[in-house]
Amino acid sequence: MNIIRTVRSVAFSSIPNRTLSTTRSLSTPSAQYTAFEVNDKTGIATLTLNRPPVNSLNLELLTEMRNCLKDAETNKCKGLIITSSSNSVFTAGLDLLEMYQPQDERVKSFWTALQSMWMELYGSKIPTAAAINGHAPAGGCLIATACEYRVMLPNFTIGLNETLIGIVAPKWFVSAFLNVVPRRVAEQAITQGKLFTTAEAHNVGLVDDVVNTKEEAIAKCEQFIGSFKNVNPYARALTKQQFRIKELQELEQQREKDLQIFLGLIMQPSVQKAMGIYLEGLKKKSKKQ
Ligand SMILES: CCCCC/C=C\C/C=C\C=C\CC(=O)SCCNC(=O)CCNC(=O)[C@H](O)C(C)(C)COP(=O)(O)OP(=O)(O)OC[C@H]1O[C@@H](n2cnc3c(N)ncnc32)[C@H](O)[C@@H]1OP(=O)(O)O
Repeated sequence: MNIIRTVRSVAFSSIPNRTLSTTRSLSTPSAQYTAFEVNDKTGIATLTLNRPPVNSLNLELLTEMRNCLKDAETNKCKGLIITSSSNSVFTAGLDLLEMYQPQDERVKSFWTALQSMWMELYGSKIPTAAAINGHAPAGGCLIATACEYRVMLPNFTIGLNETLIGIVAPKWFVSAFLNVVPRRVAEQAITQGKLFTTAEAHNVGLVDDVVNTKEEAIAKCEQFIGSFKNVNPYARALTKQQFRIKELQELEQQREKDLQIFLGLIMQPSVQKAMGIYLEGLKKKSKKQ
């Protein structure tokens, strides 16, 4: 891949207890919806989702996320932090427009890219952390739970709300959720399509910490990644794999079947109708604001 390296100085003087540092921006020429930077001092990469207004995950954004993750691993970064450029939305989840009245080839590529992105993030060798600085419904929650650590800002929401849209959270969405939330809480929440407030999410273990600002969230993620500094990275990666291999193998072996189930479900007229009504509701709400 053709990686452009630029060196960009970032003054951290406004942030207490931090020495001046630099970040390298590694970005592919086509990067449109993401910013990817590596802190030269800590070796930690930050992937910022930047697809206004709500970072909904379309095929291009998913592809860019995959490229960033690959860059972080190839460049032997100490870890990866995922965050958002928005002040109110981490990501609104999958781009509903990819699934509403979709084109056959595009929707297949879209779902396949989502599967790949999830497997690469969930199974990543390097430590991963989510600085959730906004709402994280559905696919947003999927990205957060694929990471090893989550910190969230107050008064936002997170969860798997698919049933409220008339769709079903696939098994692999649920499996990562079950890593952090007790089974009974998960079953009730996901069948109800519940979105947890930050405080509720913290209470059930869906997020590990709550802080007030994005800077604090990034610092918490850095702290988490830094906690592995005395751990052999190879031993760490293999140990992580032992915890995650079952879900990864399950999806890898069922990829085609998972795609067909997805297509079968979203192409049902009743599901298309429900999605259309949901989208309309979002648009009406957006116009009122
Ligand atoms: C056993 C069988 C298993 C089979 C499995 C098969 C299928 C599973 C299929 C799919 C799984 C999908 C998972 C998903 O991720 S679906 C997406 C779910 N996301 C949501 O429900 C979030 C919807 N959005 C919101 O609630 C709000 O937008 C949000 C709280 C995030 C932000 O609010 P805010 O007030 O800031 O912004 P809005 O005014 O609401 O929105 C602005 C603008 O953006 C549009 N939009 C919002 N979300 C989406 C989206 N997810 N996709 C596309 N577009 C979105 C919204 O319509 C507004 O547009 P416009 O009016 O400005 O044009």
